[in-house]
Amino acid sequence: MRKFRLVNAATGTGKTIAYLAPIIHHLQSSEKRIQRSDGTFGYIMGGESRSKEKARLRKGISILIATPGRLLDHLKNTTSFLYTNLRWIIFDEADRILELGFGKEIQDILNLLGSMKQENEVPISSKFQRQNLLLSATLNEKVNHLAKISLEDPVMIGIDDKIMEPTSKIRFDHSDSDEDNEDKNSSKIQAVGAYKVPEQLIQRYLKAPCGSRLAILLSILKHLFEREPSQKVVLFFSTCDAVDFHYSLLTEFLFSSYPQTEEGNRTMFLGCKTLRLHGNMEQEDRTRSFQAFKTEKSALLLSTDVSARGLDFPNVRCIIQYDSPGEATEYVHRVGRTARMGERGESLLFLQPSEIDYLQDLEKHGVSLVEYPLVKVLDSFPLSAHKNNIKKSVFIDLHPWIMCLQKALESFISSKPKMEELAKKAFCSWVRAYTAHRGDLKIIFMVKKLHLGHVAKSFALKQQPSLVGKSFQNQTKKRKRFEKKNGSAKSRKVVRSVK
Ligand SMILES: Nc1ncnc2c1ncn2[C@@H]1O[C@H](COP(=O)(O)OP(=O)(O)OP(=O)(O)O)[C@@H](O)[C@H]1O
Repeated sequence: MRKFRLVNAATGTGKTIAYLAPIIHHLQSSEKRIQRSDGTFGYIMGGESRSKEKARLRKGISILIATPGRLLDHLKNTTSFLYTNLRWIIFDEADRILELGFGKEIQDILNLLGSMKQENEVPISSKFQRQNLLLSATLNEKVNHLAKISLEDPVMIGIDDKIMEPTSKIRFDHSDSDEDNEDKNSSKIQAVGAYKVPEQLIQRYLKAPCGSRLAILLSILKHLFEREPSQKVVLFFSTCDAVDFHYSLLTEFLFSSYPQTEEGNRTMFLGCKTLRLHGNMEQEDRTRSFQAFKTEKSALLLSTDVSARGLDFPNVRCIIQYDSPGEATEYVHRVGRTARMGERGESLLFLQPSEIDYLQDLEKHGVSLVEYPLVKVLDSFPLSAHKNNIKKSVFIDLHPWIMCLQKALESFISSKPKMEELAKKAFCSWVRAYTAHRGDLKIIFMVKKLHLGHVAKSFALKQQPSLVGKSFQNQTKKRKRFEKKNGSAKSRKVVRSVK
């Protein structure tokens, strides 16, 4: 007999602990000491080469963590992989697994584990019911569909984060499937399109003209850490190169609001400890960054979406999404790195004026944001060098502080050839990532609407680097034709007219 559960609960409400604690407890308290020869009960810690994994499976392991593809490979090809005593199989971040196209693998795994008998099958106890779990904070129609076609009698369990208790168990309604058996007791699964974010999370957005994004970002970081030095902030970028460039800038940028000040008399613009985490780093560097950010009281972590899901960093106060996440699910998981387990938290999403429709896309999933008081923050910076001629500007990119900081950034980068190379690399990968938005999001994040000169400015580059590859030259030609047809001044105004 196998039980099937779908667990849908907001980020940071304890889903991982909810399944991990009972497994560890059960394995530790098993009356009959579990031998390696009993094979795999829970799920195995993998992550090594395939042959090493085979050797470890042969010796017998009690807990396995695996990607769907590698697990299926071992189930099919590693005869010494004894799994008849398997008691739990868990697909955490189930929606993401399906997003990445592993739906077929999940079905094959469940079928293999459900049907195949192993010749040397020696079940420890037939009385134990195996549990199959699909978990996520953002279950969607795909997970719903997978549950209906591959899980017998699945039960949805949700955690109401107001009372932090399981809400009523909802049985799947099969009335819309081909069987016409109306199951009167089942309740229809509510539209899974609405995502739950922690109630106490304060979500904001700001409209940033492309050419001033970098100066705005640094101003907000400075404001955050000067207001509360002892806090932790996670800053999300779309690419590894962008993380590397901004990491090197933030850890080296010296500044003074007196432009003529000698470099030797300038001070670090940001005083906080800065760390980075992305998929191109060596495993030991990633582990080091992860551990450091977990234990630090005050730190800034620059990361890609490798940190967007599942990672539990205690006491993160603020999440800044400098590059948009794309899918609303990824937005929800990113902001879920703060406001965990009832803690307070804030999030800030950067949007260019041409991307503002993304707010509606989030609204469709029950997520609403308020505007960040950007001008108030920028006006709070002392501009002694310009005090006399400071004038109110309706355009953010003409704000005296932004203009002063942007000029300092560009001269700093142009004086550092290595950093300038990182900036150019980051510029190219950023534009490439921008073209990778899918479906309706392509209309919101449209490469044709980008002014590549302003994009270069957002990497503190004085001129736009030549984009690598024919595809970018074609993109540029297409954009110029688009601008010519629609009036380039109008498209430039779209970028500049930010109140
Ligand atoms: N019952 C509990 N009592 C105290 N702390 C808890 C409890 N349950 C979970 N936590 C803590 O809350 C934090 C979040 O838990 P966990 O990582 O399991 O949440 P999650 O729902 O899996 O998050 P995500 O959706 O981001 O993966 C962890 O630090 C965990 O130790």
